[in-house]
Amino acid sequence: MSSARSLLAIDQGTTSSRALIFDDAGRPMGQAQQELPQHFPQSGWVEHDVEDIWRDTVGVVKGALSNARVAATDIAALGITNQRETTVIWDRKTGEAVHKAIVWQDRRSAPLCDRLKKDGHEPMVQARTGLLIDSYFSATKIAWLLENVEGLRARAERGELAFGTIDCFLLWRLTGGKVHATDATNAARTMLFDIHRQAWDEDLLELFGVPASLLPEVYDSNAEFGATDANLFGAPIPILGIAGDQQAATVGQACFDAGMMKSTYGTGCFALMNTGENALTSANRLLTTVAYRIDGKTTYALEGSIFVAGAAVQWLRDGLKIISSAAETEGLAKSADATQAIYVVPAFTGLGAPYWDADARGAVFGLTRATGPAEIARATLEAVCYQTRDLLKAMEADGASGLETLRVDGGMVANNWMLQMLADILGVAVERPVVAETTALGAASLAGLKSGVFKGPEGIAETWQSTGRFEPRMSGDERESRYAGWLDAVRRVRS
Ligand SMILES: Nc1ncnc2c1ncn2[C@@H]1O[C@H](COP(=O)(O)OP(=O)(O)O)[C@@H](O)[C@H]1O
Ligand SMILES: O=P(O)(O)OC[C@H](O)CO
Repeated sequence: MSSARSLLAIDQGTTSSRALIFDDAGRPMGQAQQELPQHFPQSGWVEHDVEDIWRDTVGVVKGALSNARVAATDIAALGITNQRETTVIWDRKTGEAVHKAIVWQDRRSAPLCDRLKKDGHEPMVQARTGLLIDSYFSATKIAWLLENVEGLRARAERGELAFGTIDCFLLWRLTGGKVHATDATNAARTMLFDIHRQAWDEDLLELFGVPASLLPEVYDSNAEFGATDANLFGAPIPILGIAGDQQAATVGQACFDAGMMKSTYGTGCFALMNTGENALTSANRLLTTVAYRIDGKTTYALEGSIFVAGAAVQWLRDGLKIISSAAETEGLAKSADATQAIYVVPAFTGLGAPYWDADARGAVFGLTRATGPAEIARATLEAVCYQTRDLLKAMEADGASGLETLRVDGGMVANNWMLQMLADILGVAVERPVVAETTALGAASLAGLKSGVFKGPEGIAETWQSTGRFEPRMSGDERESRYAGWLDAVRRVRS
C-alpha cells in the first residue's frame, strides 16, 4: 500500500475553480484558485465554457501541488466537488462539448417547466426526485439542448453523446475519456433520478425526452471512480470521492447525525438538514435530496436554497456604492440605529425556498429621513438571517427534529455581527469551523474515507473544530416582533 497521506480536492464552483491539498488531519496545506468567466448570451441565460473549466482545473491542481510542495505521488486520493445541476453534453469519441455548459442559474427552460407543471406532472416528479419542477435542475436543460442544437437528438439516439454534471465531465477528462460516472448526490439534482430506488427513472426519461444512452453510471460518493491520466500531473492520482458542493460542505461540516444542519453563505445560501435514512417529502416547498451515499448507504437531507445572500452585499458595494468592501458591513451594522425598523427584501431574481416566487422583486421598507447607509447595510445582513429562519421554520413544519446548533460556512461568515444576529433571529446557537473551505474539505474527506486516511464518518467528525460559537441573546418578544415585520415585508413583495 502507498504511504501517501495527503488528499487533494477539486472544487469547481460557479464563479471560480479551486484546488486544495489537505493533510491526513484535514488541515489545509496549499491551494490555488482561478476565477471563471461567465457568459450571458440572453437575459436570464447563463453559460460556462467547459474548455475554460477544464484548463483552469488542470491549472489549479498544478498550482495547489506546487504551493503545498507535494508531488502527485504524495496524494493518497482526489475528491471532486462541483457547482450542481450545470449541464454538459459531449461527444464520446472526441470529448468535445456540443454546446457551452448551461449553468444552474439559467432560466431558458422555464416555459417548458411551466407547461409540465400545468399538465400536472409535479407531484410525480417530487415523489420520485424530491425536487420541484424548475429550470434550476438538469432535466429540462438537457431537453432544451436536444431540441435546439441541430442534429443533437439523432446523435444522442445513436449513442454518440454523453451527458454529465461538471463532476462527471471533469471525471471523463481527468481519466482520459475512460470513465463516464457521477455520484448519487449529483444524480439527485438532475430530476431524472429516483432518490428512493437510487436509479435513473424510465418514466422521467420519457417525460423529459432524454435517451438513456446519454446517462452516466451512478456510484457512491466514496467510490473507485478511476485515476487521473498519468500525463496530467506526473503520476496517476486515484479519484475516490465525488459530491455536489452543498453536500460536500455537509460532509466537511461533519453533519452526520439526523437533525444536524449546515448553512453556506456565499453568493447565495444553501441550508441542508440531515434527515438520516428518512427521505422526508416536504409539504413546505423545500427539496429532498441525497446528503451523501457512503459505502452503499444513502443519507438524505432537506434543502432550502436562497438565491441572494452575499450577492446583496455585492449590491451594496457595486450597485448602491455605499461600501467599498464587503467587510465594511460589519462596522456599519454595529453603528446603525437599531430602533429603525428597516427591512430589505433582496428578491432581485425572485424568491427561492420556501416561496419559489420567480416574479417577486426586491424592496426596502421603513425608510425615514434618519435612514442612512448604516441602517441599509444592517437590514441587508438581517435579511439573510430572516431568510434562514424561513428555511428553518419550513424544515420544522416538515417534521425535522429541533435544531440545537447551526454550523455555518462561506465568505459571509467572516462577519461576526451577522452571525450574532443569525443566532438571535433563529433562537439557535451558530458555530463556525476552523477550516473555512468546508466544501473542499468534504470532497477530500470522502476520498480520504475510501483511501483509508479517515476511518468512517467518525474519523472526519473528530477533525472538525469550532472557531467561534454565537449564542442567542435577544429576548423572545423582540425576536418574534422583528420576524413578524420581515414576514409582512415579504408579503408585500410577493406577486
Ligand atoms: N465580511 C463580510 N461580510 C458580509 N459579506 C461578506 C463578507 N465577506 C465576504 N462577503 C460576501 O461573501 C460572498 C463571497 O463568499 P464565497 O463563499 O466566496 O462565495 P461563492 O463561493 O458563492 O463565490 C460575497 O458575496 C461577499 O459579498
Ligand atoms: O458554486 P456555488 O457555490 O455557487 O454553488 C452552486 C450550487 O451548487 C447550485 O445548486
